[in-house]
Amino acid sequence: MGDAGMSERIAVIGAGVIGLSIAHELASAGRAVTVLADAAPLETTSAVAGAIWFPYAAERSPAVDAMLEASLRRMRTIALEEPDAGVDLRSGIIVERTPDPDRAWTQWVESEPADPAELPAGATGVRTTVPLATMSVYLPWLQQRCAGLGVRFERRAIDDVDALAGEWSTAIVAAGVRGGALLGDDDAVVPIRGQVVRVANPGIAEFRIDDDNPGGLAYVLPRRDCVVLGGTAEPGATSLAPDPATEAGILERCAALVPEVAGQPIVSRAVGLRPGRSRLRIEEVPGRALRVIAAYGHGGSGVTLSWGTAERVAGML
Ligand SMILES: Cc1cc2nc3c(=O)[nH]c(=O)nc-3n(C[C@H](O)[C@H](O)[C@H](O)COP(=O)(O)OP(=O)(O)OC[C@H]3O[C@@H](n4cnc5c(N)ncnc54)[C@H](O)[C@@H]3O)c2cc1C
Repeated sequence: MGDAGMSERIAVIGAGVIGLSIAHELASAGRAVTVLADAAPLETTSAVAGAIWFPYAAERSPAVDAMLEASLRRMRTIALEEPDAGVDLRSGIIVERTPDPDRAWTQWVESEPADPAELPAGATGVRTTVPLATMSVYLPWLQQRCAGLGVRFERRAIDDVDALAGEWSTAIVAAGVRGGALLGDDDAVVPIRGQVVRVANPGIAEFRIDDDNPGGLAYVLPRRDCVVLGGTAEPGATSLAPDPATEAGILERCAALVPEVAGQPIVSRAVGLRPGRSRLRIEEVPGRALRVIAAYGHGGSGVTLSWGTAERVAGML
C-alpha cells in the first residue's frame, strides 16, 4: 500500500482548505486522488475563515513553525503569480495588549512597530504585510486547480473509514472539527465557535487584528468582496446560528478599531466551528483496514497552515 502505481487510490476525506490543499499537492505529484466530502468547499468552516495568514489558536512548536513558514511561502507566491486565486498581500496592524506579546511570527515577515497614533490607547502593535484570501474566490479556485490536475470530487458522507478499504488504498482524514469522531480514537478535538459579520467595503485596504481586546476578540479583514468583521472564540459552543447580540458586540468593537466600517451595509453573516486541538494531528493511524493518515486540528490557523500541512502529508506518502 502507498506505492505510486496503478493500484494506489487515495481518498481525501474533506473539502475544506486542508483537504483541497492536500489533494492539490498529491495530484501535482501525479497521484490518483478523490476528495470525498459531505459539504462542498463553500459550505465548510474554511469558507467562514477571515482568512489571513496569521497564527491563532493552534499548536505552536518547531514542527508547526516549519508549516507556518511553508504556507506563507506558498500563499505569497499565489498572491504574486495567480491574480484570479483571490489571495492578496495586505498591510495592516496586529494590536498587542499584553506586556510580553508573542512576536515569533515576525521572523518570517517584514514588520515594524506600529505608529502609536494608529493604535488603541494603551496598546502596542506591529505593522506587517501578509497574505489574505477572499475565500469565496480562493476555495473555488483551489478546487478548479485540483480538477485540472485530475482530482475527482464526490459528495459523500463517511461514517466508517475502514469501510473504504475495498475501494481505496489510502484515506487521508481532513475532516476538520469532525476528524476525531470519524476516526473514533480521539476525543481531543474541541469546537471553537467563531462568528463573523461581513459588511460592504467602504474602500479600506488595511487589516486590523486585536486578539486580546478586553471587550472580546476583534478583527477587521478587508477582502475583495467585503470586509470580514469578527469575532468570537467560544470553546465547546456548537450553534451555527449567528447570535444578534454577539453581532452587535462585534460591530461595536470593529467600529472602534476602524471607524470607516461603522454603519456599512451588512452583506452576510456566518458562524464556523474551528477544529480546536492542543496539538495538530498529522500522523499515520495504525491498525486500520487501509492506510490512514490524520490531518486535522488546525484550530484558528487552518488557512495559515494549509500548504505546510499539504507538504507534510505528501512527504509521508
Ligand atoms: C470565524 C472564523 C475565522 C477564521 N479565520 C481564520 C483566519 O483568518 N486564518 C486562518 O488561518 N484560519 C482561520 N480560521 C480557521 C479555519 O477556518 C480552520 O482552521 C479551517 O477552516 C479548518 O479547515 P479544515 O479543512 O480542516 O476543515 P473544514 O473547513 O471544516 O472542512 C472539513 C471537511 O470535511 C468534511 N467532512 C467532515 N466529516 C465528514 C464525514 N464524516 N464524511 C464526509 N465528509 C466529512 C466536510 O464536509 C468538509 O468538507 C477561522 C475560523 C473561523 C470559524
